[in-house]
Amino acid sequence: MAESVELPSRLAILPFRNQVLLPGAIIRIRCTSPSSVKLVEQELWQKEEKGLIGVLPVRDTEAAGVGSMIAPGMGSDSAGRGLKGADVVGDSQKQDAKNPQEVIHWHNRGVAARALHLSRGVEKPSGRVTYIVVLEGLCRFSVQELSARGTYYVARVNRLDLTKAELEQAEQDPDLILLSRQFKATAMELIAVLEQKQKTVGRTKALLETVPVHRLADIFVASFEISFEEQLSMLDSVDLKVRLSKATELVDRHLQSIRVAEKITQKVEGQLSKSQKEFLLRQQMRAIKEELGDNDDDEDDVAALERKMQSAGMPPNIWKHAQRELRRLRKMQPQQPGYSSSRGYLELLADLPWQKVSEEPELDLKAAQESLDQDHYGLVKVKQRIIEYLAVRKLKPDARGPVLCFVGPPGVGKTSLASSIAKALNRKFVRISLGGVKDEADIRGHRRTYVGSMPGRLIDGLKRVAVSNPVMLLDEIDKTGSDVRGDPASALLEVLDPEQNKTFNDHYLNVPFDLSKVIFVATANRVQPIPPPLLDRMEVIELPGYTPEEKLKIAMKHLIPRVLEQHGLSSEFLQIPEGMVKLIIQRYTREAGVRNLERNLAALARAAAVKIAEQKDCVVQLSKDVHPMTTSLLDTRLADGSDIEMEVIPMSINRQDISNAFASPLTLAVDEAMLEKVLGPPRFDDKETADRVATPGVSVGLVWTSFGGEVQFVEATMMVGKGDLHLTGQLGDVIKESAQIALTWVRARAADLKLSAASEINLLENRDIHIHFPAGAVPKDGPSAGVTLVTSLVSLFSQKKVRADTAMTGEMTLRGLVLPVGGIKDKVLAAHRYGIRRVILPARNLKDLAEVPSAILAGMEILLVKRIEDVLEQAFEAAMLPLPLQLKAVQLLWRPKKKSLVRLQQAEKRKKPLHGPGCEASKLKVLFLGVDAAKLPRAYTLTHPQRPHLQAHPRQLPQSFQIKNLILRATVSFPHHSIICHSCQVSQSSD
Ligand SMILES: Nc1ncnc2c1ncn2[C@@H]1O[C@H](COP(=O)(O)OP(=O)(O)OP(=O)(O)O)[C@@H](O)[C@H]1O
Repeated sequence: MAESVELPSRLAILPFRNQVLLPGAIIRIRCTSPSSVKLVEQELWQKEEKGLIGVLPVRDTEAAGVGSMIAPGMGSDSAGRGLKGADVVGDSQKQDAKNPQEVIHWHNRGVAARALHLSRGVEKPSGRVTYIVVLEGLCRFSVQELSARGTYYVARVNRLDLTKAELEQAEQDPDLILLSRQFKATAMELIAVLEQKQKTVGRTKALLETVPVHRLADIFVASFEISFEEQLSMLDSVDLKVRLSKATELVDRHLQSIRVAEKITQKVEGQLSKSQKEFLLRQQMRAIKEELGDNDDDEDDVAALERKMQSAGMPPNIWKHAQRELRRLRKMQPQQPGYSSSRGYLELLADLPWQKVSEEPELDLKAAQESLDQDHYGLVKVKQRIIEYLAVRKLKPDARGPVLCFVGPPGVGKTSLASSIAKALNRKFVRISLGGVKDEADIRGHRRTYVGSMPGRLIDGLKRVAVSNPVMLLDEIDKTGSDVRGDPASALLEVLDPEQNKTFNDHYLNVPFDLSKVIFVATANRVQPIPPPLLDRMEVIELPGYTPEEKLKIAMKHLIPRVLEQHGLSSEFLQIPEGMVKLIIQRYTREAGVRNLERNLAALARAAAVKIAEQKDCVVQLSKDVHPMTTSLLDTRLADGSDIEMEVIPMSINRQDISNAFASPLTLAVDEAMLEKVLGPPRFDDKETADRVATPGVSVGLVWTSFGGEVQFVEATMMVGKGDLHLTGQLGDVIKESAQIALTWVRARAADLKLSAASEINLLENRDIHIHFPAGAVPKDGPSAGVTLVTSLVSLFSQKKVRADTAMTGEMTLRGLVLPVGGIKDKVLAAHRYGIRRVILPARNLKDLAEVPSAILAGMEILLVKRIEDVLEQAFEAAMLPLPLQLKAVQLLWRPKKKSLVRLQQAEKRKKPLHGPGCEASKLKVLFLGVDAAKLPRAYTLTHPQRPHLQAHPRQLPQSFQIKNLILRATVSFPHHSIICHSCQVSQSSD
């Protein structure tokens, strides 16, 4: 133990250049200089008992002047360049040779050391002897005197470190105890940190527990790399408290420097790996792009996305949200699972038109009207309403007008009207198809937590159109349904509500989007399926089907020019005469709209295009004066049999001449033969109804489908059986019940109807009845076939044929009352399309006739009935029931539309008969209930009992008939409005 070491008064001194040996430290030095070799030889190697030597720090001349050094002024001396744990090279001769006047600065304190190990070596080839010595520092001493002993020095020394007894006393000092604890704690910390890095600190830990703390201080400090000055000051710290506090400071400093170094290393390592990774990925990306030939954009695409987002004009709160999302994206690697979804989301945010709008020029209503007229024929009322709508927008651009909803059968121009509104407003048009949408998420989008989530159709539409104020068409709004996935209609409610759509919340977008600038227009085939709250937010504008005359005009003015243009033709190449268009309408289409008509016309245009393209010799037809130069050229080329690909046309010739030159031989006029060839044999003909009702048991009904009204035949037959009723044709429960009711009623009235001789006779005895609704693949339901079923059964049992020109609709009760049904307008139009001129309707549907275009009504006979007997009366050629003449209906249903009421009132004031465009061209429809057509008055005048001056124009009827003061139920139809009179008087006039 160092405390018990007896220090001699004189010690041979080994110089230690710029290094300090501290007590407790162990060093290995290599002695090569003659002086140190001599010292080792004499003091250590040759002595039996190895003594102590003093190791004294020596300062280099450059470093001199600091600290307490002794300068004995002994001229040249050896100086060892000590390397801890390596070799100490002392080569005084060399130094002396270089600088003989060099002064060696000895430190005045050193450490006595004991040799733990010695080894001798001989350098080759010089043969010089060297020693390697392992020394252990034992205790401090101070130099009293330094003197030479041969080539090396000896010093008279004084012990500085405390002896054992002194130590024991000093250790009682509470300050020292405190300092010791502090030192130990710091040392422990250091050990803990080192432990994480290297596992070999176990020994040092053991030292902490066994070695006295003052020695520990030296040992710890000796193991760090500290400056020579600090080493010296440690050597000079003879006082224990000073030594401990200095050591604590140094250990702590070392600890901190390790921690900082560790942090830096971690950071550097992290950065390195990240940048290496990025570098690698970029290299890969570049390679992929090069492979794809797409290496033009080297710029960071996230940065590009950010720029795009900046220019999107998002509101501040949404911009903040977008930035947050962008930051998240930046932290992700492209291969990470959420990367592409996050990127897609940001792309959407950047693409949405937050601010962008289509510039709306000052609205010119006249131009808008012209544009509407140009695109659509007829539809006067609808266009008028659109102009009103536009006028309101002109006066109050931010007006929250109603949402227009065009309702009508397919192909009547609902969609194209909506796009015309966009054109008139110079706004972009976007169509959102809602047909079959059952999932609310289709409207509102899926939340981003779902895999493959997407924005809703509205947001998607806005992204496509890239402006926030388009005209948005919600197409087929009646075809949305609801199921477990929610109710799309409820989302649409929010969209169409001006109060709510300012902050429309798409689940995917997750930030509000302002839809208030969008003009919404909706279309539907039927009103009924539209949920009432949704309907409440819209203004329904009905577009009835077109009459054949209207279809003809539409075809001539709009469809044919459009179809020709679409096929690269003109009227110079293909002419479709009116007569042929009429035939197409009659024989090939039977629809409310004009879509099939357009399709058929397109088929003709395609066939014509082929024909014209096939005409190879067309170019040769150029007249000589038009093209004298090239015809000869052509002739020669044709003679060679070569193909002509290009012709040179002189500049002086105008286009008209050219087209004339081409036109005449190529003009193709569509004729019946071409119709048949291209469109096939006629699909419909007017005799169809007659053919189908040629046998008893068949009646003609009118039904309502989503394609508008339809004619529905009902076929009944009987065969041997047990009285069963068979029903076929994909029928629903309601229609099956109607059939039961019809059969029951017919059986109950069999005797009255003269279907059987006596009332007790069972009509179904040994018979089965089979009723079939043709077009078996189409599902049918509803109560409106009641009257048709009865007629069919009566026809079957009576074996009388039903009139081919009469169609009917109406629900029937078991007692024979005829109840009103829906879809009257479409049904009447359907009958008209089929060429059926008589229609039997329930009397309570009289009001619905006002909706039927008067042009249609004019050519038809509408028979209103209250009871099934009335139906039977009208449905057969000969009367089924002996009915008394019922001409007592003294009601004139007076429900004029407002406009005509005003006119009528004015006329009344002036006490003048009503004249004018409305009245003069009025069509009078008088419904004679229970009157045999043969017995009708030939001519009559309609007058109001209290207003005799109001006269409708007389109508010529085929038969002559004398009748006095007949009061009839009548419907007066004016071209644009129907007036159904309450009570009127028919005063007969003789022929
Ligand atoms: N009155 C009209 N004048 C000119 N063209 C018309 C008219 N009505 C319809 N058309 C033309 O008929 C075609 C079909 O019209 P559109 O697609 O608008 O029908 P729709 O009522 O929207 O049908 P759907 O209910 O099936 O969507 C269009 O080419 C349209 O221009």
